[in-house]
Amino acid sequence: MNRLVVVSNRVALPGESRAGGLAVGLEAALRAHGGVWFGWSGKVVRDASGRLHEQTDGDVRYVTMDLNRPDHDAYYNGFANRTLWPLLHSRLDLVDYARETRAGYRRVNLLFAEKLAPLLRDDDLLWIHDYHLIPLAAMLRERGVGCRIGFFLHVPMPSADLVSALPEHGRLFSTLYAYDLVGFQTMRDADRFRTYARIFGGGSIEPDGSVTLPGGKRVDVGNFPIGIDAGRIAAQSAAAVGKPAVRALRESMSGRQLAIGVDRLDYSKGLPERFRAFGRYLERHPDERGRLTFLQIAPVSRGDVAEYRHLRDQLEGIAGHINGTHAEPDWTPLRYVNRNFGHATLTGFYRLASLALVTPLRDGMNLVAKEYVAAQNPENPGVLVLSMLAGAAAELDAALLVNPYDLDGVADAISRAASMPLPERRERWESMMRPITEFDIHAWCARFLERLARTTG
Ligand SMILES: O=P(O)(O)OC[C@H]1O[C@H](O[C@H]2O[C@H](CO)[C@@H](O)[C@H](O)[C@H]2O)[C@H](O)[C@@H](O)[C@@H]1O
Ligand SMILES: O=c1ccn([C@@H]2O[C@H](COP(=O)(O)OP(=O)(O)O)[C@@H](O)[C@H]2O)c(=O)[nH]1
Repeated sequence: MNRLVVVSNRVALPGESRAGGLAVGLEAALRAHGGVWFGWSGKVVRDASGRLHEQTDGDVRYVTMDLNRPDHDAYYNGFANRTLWPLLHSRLDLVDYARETRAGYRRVNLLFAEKLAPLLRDDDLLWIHDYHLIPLAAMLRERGVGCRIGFFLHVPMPSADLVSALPEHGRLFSTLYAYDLVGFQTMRDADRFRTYARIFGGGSIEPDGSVTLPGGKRVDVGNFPIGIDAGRIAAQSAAAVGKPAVRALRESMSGRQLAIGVDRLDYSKGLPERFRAFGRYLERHPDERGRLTFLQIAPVSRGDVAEYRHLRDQLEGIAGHINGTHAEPDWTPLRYVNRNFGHATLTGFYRLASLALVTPLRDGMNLVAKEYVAAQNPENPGVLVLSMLAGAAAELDAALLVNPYDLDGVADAISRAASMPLPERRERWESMMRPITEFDIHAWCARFLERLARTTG
């Protein structure tokens, strides 16, 4: 078996618990497969970037690299999260483009290439993840790296028109052609990439979906929806009922139904719209007042980026307004918690909740949607209210699908979910569990790597 080398900005080091689907997914994949995980150490240091750290846990060797403040600011807080993230989530209004941060992004990618190249062998399968590291394969090829290299984009691939708003987009996105396989979350993302490569790269789309570039280079393209460790989550959630935090939450409900939301504090997750939709639910369904409490868990994310700080202020205002308008002396309709919870505890929270609100404005996949379903009690499952604009909607069409911009629609879906009869809840749950079980995290990893191993380059 070829050695697997995974590269991502975010690495889940042993014992670390932090919100974010990429780290959760790759941690499960590497635990099962073994291999090397290379990425940023999570440390911002005073001296020069590039110091490496190594540790081993079971079959996984972790090699991580420190970044200093200027590099981290330009690469992560700057070009990755203030330029590419909003662009890829169709938020042109938030794109902040600066040549300086673009140069920092390139500089850090070059450093990744320089440190990684000597660790690689020709028979490795190298799997690079996400928008932070788009040019890495091209830089490794320049250093003579000959192994197969795949790329997976965890976030949406927008239309060619939208991508073309990025100055010199071709210089960045054409580096994707250096990969042997480029993978996306959904078929629509993969199609938009093919169209981009046709319009701006002059590529032709082959019957098998791969793209042949004018020089003859062939790039395999596919959709590989990321999954979860469904079996583990089901077992964790059943066991979590005894955890003190889960028991305390249940007792605090005083017999009321629980609606739950779990998201990084990110503008792509549609939290202001969701809070307002919950307020709208309270207004449109006055007979249901006091029946349901909404718990939103939203750990702070990318807190050095201005747009994220602004979002936090905005949400505090909306949450205060909703509670000020609707609370009773013995009932707070909206509980808003800016804390990160461990995965096992979260699964217990999911299981207590009669419904989950997963209403991003745009999301590559959204693992919380899948985790919520997998954590349910099969005898009495809750209902998933899911945005049609999340990648997960392509597989979970038995959820109550909503448009997150339609506040009345989300409000009515909350009411419908809260009173859905058991037979309908079970039917929907069983239907969602089929893809969640079949295409779990192990299947995701196996499908991508088998396809990468078959590429001819
Ligand atoms: O690493 P951070 O900056 O703290 O952000 C956390 C991760 O957010 C994004 O996750 C995406 O990947 C998930 C798994 O495929 C997917 O379900 C979700 O829709 C995406 O938003 C980001 O793409 C990762 O790189 C970050 O690590
Ligand atoms: O307090 C929290 C909040 C979230 N998560 C996890 O973070 C991931 C979020 O992934 P998702 O794909 O939903 O969105 P992303 O944050 O990657 O955009 C999920 O596995 C959550 O269980 C967590 O471990 N603790």
